[in-house]
Amino acid sequence: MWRRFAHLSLSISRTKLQSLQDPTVLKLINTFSSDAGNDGVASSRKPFITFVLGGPGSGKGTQCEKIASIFGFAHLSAGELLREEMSSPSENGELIRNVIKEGKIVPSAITISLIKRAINSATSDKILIDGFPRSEENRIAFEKIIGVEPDLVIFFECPEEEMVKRILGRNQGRIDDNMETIRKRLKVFEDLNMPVVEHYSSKGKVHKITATGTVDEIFERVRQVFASLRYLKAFLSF
Ligand SMILES: Nc1ncnc2c1ncn2[C@@H]1O[C@H](COP(=O)(O)OP(=O)(O)OP(=O)(O)O)[C@@H](O)[C@H]1O
Ligand SMILES: Nc1ccn([C@H]2C[C@H](O)[C@@H](COP(=O)(O)O)O2)c(=O)n1
Ligand SMILES: [Mg+2]
Repeated sequence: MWRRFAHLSLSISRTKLQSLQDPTVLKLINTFSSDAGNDGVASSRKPFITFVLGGPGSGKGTQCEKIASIFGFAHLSAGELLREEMSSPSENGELIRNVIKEGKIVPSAITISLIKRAINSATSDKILIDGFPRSEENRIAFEKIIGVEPDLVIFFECPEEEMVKRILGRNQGRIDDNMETIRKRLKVFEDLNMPVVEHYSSKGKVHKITATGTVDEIFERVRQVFASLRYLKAFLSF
């Protein structure tokens, strides 16, 4: 693999070379190119995991859909998985409904079991996990149960008044899209979500995206992060 990497280095521009020194990019190379050529066992591959974080209404779901369609990621939304579970005849349905209505965080064991199932049935090795982890408890439990850390964390930074405006205009019938629950979700975001962003920032994994402007303007910022990964993908054929 490293012989291929050296060859690649010779043929690319200075800017692209700089991106190769990014630990995330190096991890991507290791993740997707090391095993396949050795024993050809696809099951030994590990997925490339991206956590997508940001306040309520910051546009995580909207941007994830675009990332998934353009860069071939599987999009798993923790909130969506919980809403599906809540609406199915599940033993946890009532608990999930109450927690979401209160703007709080569902116990990690429930959310992680849904995420694990979704990862196992995903058709792509590149996974976006939208809206997770929402607390240090979520994060620590995920790393313990799933046994991996994310390769990349995208954080959408958006002013509160813009997030509130977007949620109130969403009109999807969500039980948490009302002012009383929004206030609680914003507090949970500051108190519980932000420590997770800070944790991964200290590990150099966070790409902060300014989440104001049109959907397309924001996606252009996002695209630049993923484009450097795709550039490598084309060369390394994973
Ligand atoms: N850049 C934007 N400008 C205006 N409206 C937007 C923008 N991005 C998303 N929206 C709209 O704002 C609402 C919230 O967006 P979205 O559902 O993607 O946010 P989210 O971060 O996933 O929120 P939540 O955490 O509540 O699930 C949606 O109605 C979406 O269509
Ligand atoms: N890790 C998570 C993700 C979501 N939830 C609950 C609480 C959220 O307010 C709600 C909606 O999530 P969203 O669609 O906004 O991502 O789902 C949780 O408890 N834990
Ligand atoms: Mg969402």
